[in-house]
Amino acid sequence: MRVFVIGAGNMGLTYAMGMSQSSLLGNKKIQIYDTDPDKIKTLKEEGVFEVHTSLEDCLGKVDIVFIAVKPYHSTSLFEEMKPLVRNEQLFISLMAGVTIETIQEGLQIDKVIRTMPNLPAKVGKGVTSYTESNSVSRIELLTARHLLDTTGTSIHVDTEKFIDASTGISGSGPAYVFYFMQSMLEAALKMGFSDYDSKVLVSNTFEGAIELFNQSDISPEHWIDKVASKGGTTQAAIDSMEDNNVKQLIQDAAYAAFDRAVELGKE
Ligand SMILES: NC(=O)C1=CN([C@@H]2O[C@H](COP(=O)(O)OP(=O)(O)OC[C@H]3O[C@@H](n4cnc5c(N)ncnc54)[C@H](O)[C@@H]3O)[C@@H](O)[C@H]2O)C=CC1
Ligand SMILES: O=C(O)[C@@H]1CCC=N1
Repeated sequence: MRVFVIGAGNMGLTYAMGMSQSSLLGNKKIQIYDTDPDKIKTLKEEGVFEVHTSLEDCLGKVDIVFIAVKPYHSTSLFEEMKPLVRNEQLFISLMAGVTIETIQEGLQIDKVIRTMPNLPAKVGKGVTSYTESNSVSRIELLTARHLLDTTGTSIHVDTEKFIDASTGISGSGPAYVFYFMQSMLEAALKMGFSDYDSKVLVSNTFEGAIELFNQSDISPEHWIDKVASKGGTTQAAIDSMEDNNVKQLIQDAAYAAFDRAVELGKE
C-alpha cells in the first residue's frame, strides 16, 4: 500500500513516523511532501521517508493521501491537487474545521475520512476521532483505523459534529492541560522553588494523578474527595476554584474551540 502525507509539520510528520511501523506498507516507505525547502532538505538527509518536491511525480500513484496542512492552506492546495487525483483514492484529512463536503468539492473526489488527532500522537499516546463519507468502504475504514492507531488510539464518530466537538476536547485539549501545568509551575516558582524542583513537583503530580485515574473506575470528582480532608488544604484550593467558577470557565473554553472548528468549516 502506498501512503502519501502532504504537510510535514507537527501532525504530518507524527503520523508519517507512526505509520512507518505499519505492516500494511509492506516494504514501501511513507511518501511525504512539503512546500518548505528547509524541511525537505532535512527529511532527505534523514532518509526515513520517500521525499517529494512536487505533487506531479507521485500524487496520482498512491492509494491513500493524508492531508496535514493548516486549514487556511487547503484551498490553494486543493487547486494544485485536483488535476492529479483519482476518484479511487482515499483522502484522510487531519485539518481542523475543513468539512468532508469541502474536501470532496475541492478535489472532485468521493472518498474522504475526516479526523481530529492530537499532539500526544508524537509519543504514541494520541487520540484520534474519525468519520467518513458514504462512499468509503468498510475495509477502507478498517485500514484507516489501523493507520491512525499507529499513533495511539482512535474513536469512530457518526457525524462531523463530533469531529468539531472532539476538537474542543481532545484536539485542543493538550493545550488546556499545558495551561494548567504552566499555572502550577508559575505558582511553584513564586513560592520559591527552583526551576528544576518546580518541574519535578508539577510533572509528577500530573503523571501520578493520570495514572491513578487510568488504573481505576473512580471519577475525578471522587478522586478529589480522596485528596481533600474536611477543612483541609485541598478543600481550600477547590473552594477557591469553585468560587471563581473555574469549572465553567474551562467548559466555556472547550466550547470556544468547538465553535471555532465549526466556524473554520464555513470560512
Ligand atoms: N498541532 C496540533 O496539535 C493539531 C493540529 N491539527 C491539524 O493538523 C494540521 C496541521 O497542523 P500542524 O501540523 O500543527 O501544522 P504545521 O504548521 O506544523 O505543519 C503544516 C505543514 O504544512 C506545510 N504546507 C503548507 N502549505 C503546504 C502545501 N500547499 N503543500 C504541502 N505542504 C504545505 C508547511 O510547510 C508545514 O510544514 C492543521 O490543519 C491542524 O488543524 C489537528 C489536531 C491537533
Ligand atoms: O489549534 C488548532 O486549530 C489545531 C486544531 C486542534 C489543535 N490544534
